[in-house]
Amino acid sequence: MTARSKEDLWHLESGIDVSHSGNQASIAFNVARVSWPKIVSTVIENLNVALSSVEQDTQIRAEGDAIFDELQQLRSEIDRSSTIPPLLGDGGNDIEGYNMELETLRPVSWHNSPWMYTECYLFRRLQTCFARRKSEFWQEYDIWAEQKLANTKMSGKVIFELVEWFLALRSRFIDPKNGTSPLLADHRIAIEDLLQISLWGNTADLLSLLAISPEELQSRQGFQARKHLKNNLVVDDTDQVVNLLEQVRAETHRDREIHIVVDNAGFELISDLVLVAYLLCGNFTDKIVLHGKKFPWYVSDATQNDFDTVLSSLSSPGAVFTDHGRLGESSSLPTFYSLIRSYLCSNPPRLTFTADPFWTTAHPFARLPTFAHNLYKSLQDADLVIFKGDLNYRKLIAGGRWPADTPFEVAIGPLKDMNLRILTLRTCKGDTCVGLRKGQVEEIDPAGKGEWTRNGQFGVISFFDGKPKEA
Ligand SMILES: O=P(O)(O)OC[C@@]1(O)O[C@H](CO)[C@@H](O)[C@@H]1O
Repeated sequence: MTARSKEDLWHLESGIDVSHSGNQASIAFNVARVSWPKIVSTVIENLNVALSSVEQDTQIRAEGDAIFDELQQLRSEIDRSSTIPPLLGDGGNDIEGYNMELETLRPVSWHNSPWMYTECYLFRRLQTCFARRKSEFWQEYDIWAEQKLANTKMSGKVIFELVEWFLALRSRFIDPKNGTSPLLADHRIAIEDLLQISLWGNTADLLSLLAISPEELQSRQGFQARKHLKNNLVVDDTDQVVNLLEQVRAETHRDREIHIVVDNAGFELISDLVLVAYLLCGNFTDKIVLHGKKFPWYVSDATQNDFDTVLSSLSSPGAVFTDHGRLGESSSLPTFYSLIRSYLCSNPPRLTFTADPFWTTAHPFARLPTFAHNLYKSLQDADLVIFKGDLNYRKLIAGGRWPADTPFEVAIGPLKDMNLRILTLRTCKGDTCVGLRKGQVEEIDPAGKGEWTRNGQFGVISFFDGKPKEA
């Protein structure tokens, strides 16, 4: 990694401004002053709840108290906007990369630093507070597990609605024995719906909505909401994606693989699993690899434990969706679970869940070859890599504040030449959105308020094919 000068602080390798917490015009300005303190306070509250059931005078208790002190210290650092200190080692190989980059950015403070780096640092720092303890109890502790489970429970009705819809779709379009479908046009319609379901499933991440009522959550996730949101797609490359999938579907003579870099647990993960199930049972690919996070990240990002929790909520809905009456007795969710399980347990597995440490670094994705060579190779071997959510999108475009009419392939910089096929399904919750027509921003936002890139109401389905075309 090349060292950057102080003057380059707001710039990237590409020379474009990045979202920055010292810049009042950036969403990061408020995120740093409002959201980050709130996140740490929530962690402190959750820790207090956990500590209330831990016995006094035990090692776990003493370590819990030490975590508490470190979190208070972190909270006060953010409030006072102190200089950001290097991360303490917790055995993770990624710590060096974080500290190396901090060195090149120095001196930076919480309220005056690049958004992407500092927010990732914050979540990595929280993890060090737990992972540095001797006891497995804290090393493995997920401070947001309860919130993630509560979110899944609240989403029971829409999860049920979605799975029922999928099962009906499957019986209509796909012969489960040979994956055939009558018409290409049928797949087009189905894939369009599935991409949008997976896309808008991202609207309600827990970080944006630290407290939300069940009614509000369901209104954001339900079918009516999605129909309305369909008009809010500002970039829509669905046709190119469908064409690619149809092409890959025909290439049964070779091993085909699709990778999905998933985002949030709960409803969003189930909306991704519906897409997964369709692609596998429709024989669009032989295998799907889901990439989750190695440790709790951005409040609601999916870890292996969250994946397992989602599977158990499908297999035993009665135990999870207790507030939804008859829903718990429905056989749809267990039917869907059996289908997913059959892909996980087939030999070789057609579906896997993995968590590479690269996804919890602060690196823009163009640094994949330098920092995660094997992962990079595996993504190159895939027919398509789908990136879910806002942070993944920001990492694709390196956190740059690109003008909206910048072509996606320009904003992804060096990723353009890395032999990757990239699809991003993102609801806009940042400063920037690229790939729009000239004049389109004025149509979306006539008053020029700029909220449309931030409020999660607009989304993109952006595709870039970086694989060489066959002659
Ligand atoms: O990657 P996701 O889950 O879509 O969204 C995460 C995120 O973009 O949402 C927050 C609210 O704006 C940001 O602080 C944060 O980076």
